[in-house]
Amino acid sequence: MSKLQIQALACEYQGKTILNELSLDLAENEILALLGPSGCGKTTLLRAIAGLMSVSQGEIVLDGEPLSSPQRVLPTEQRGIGVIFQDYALFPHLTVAENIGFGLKAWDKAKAQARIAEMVALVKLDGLADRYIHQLSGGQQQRVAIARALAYQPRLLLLDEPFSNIDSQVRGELMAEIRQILRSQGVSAIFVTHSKEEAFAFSDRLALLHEGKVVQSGRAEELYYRPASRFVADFLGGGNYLDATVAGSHEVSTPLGVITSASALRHRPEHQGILLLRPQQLALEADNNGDGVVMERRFAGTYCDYQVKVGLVDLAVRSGHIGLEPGQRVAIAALPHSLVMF
Ligand SMILES: Nc1ncnc2c1ncn2[C@@H]1O[C@H](COP(=O)(O)OP(=O)(O)OP(=O)(O)O)[C@@H](O)[C@H]1O
Repeated sequence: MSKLQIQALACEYQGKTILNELSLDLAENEILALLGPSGCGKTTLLRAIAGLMSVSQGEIVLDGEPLSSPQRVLPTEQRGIGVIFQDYALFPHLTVAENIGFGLKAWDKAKAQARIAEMVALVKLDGLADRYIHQLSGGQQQRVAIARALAYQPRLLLLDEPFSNIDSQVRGELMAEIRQILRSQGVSAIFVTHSKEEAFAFSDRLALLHEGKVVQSGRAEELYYRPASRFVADFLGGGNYLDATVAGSHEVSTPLGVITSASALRHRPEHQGILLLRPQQLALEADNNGDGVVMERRFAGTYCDYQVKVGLVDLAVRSGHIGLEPGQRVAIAALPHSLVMF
């Protein structure tokens, strides 16, 4: 059974449909990224799950228990869901320990103190329990927010853009550490981001939203290498799009010549469409008789990003051959892979 099931959900603001027939599942102990452009409805979905927003159609079910439907909305405080907002919403007049213990007021005092100490150690804030929030760095405040949300053992954790206020230098490290904390506590979580890098680094699975619907969900690799639409392909990273005609079960005719797919194509022969080639799916070789010319080169450490012109077509190519200079003629070929065509 899924941990969380969302079925054909619709939500509105003042009569305007924001979420529309949205369906999504979350497995036990899974971390899911809700990814999508600004305004697509990510925060609205999080608010609906938390019970901060009514639903006009569909259903939200957690651990088999209906939380929201047009007929019934279980109050937020009865859902057992922890929410971490973008600004962490910590209490400035309380210390770290008091913030973490905020949701434990009904607990036995000694038990609550022990739990607070456990959480302080878990998020590595030892020695800072008596500090006030403004005496902490952004990353430390984030840790307090995580500790406060986890202290009362929520059934589900929701995080809204949790890393957007964190300095990019420490963001990667903090993401890895918080992911490890959620894993160690067996927490199921949904986090909102508009950054694919964050989604790739922090989640087990992604759901990409567009105009209030999930357009594709799955592992990062699936969305990246088998995008269901051009919108998904573009959102997850740049690529080259070539006019193409299906020439056989595995062959596509393109301005670069015939390219062979590692698996059978979904389209029938003669179908005309657009072929996606990611920059790293193309290979370059210096060749004075080659069809391509290097126009630009950007060094990036272990690889170079090149702009290559082949006839009238401009291609972005990421190559481990870092020594090619502008003006160099090159041979260009698609590396063997399963082709994606729209
Ligand atoms: N309180 C509100 N009243 C009316 N419309 C709202 C309200 N909050 C959000 N909206 C609208 O709902 C849509 C979805 O907003 P939402 O905040 O869910 O998007 P988002 O995907 O989280 O965007 P972002 O990445 O910019 O935070 C937007 O068109 C927004 O203008």
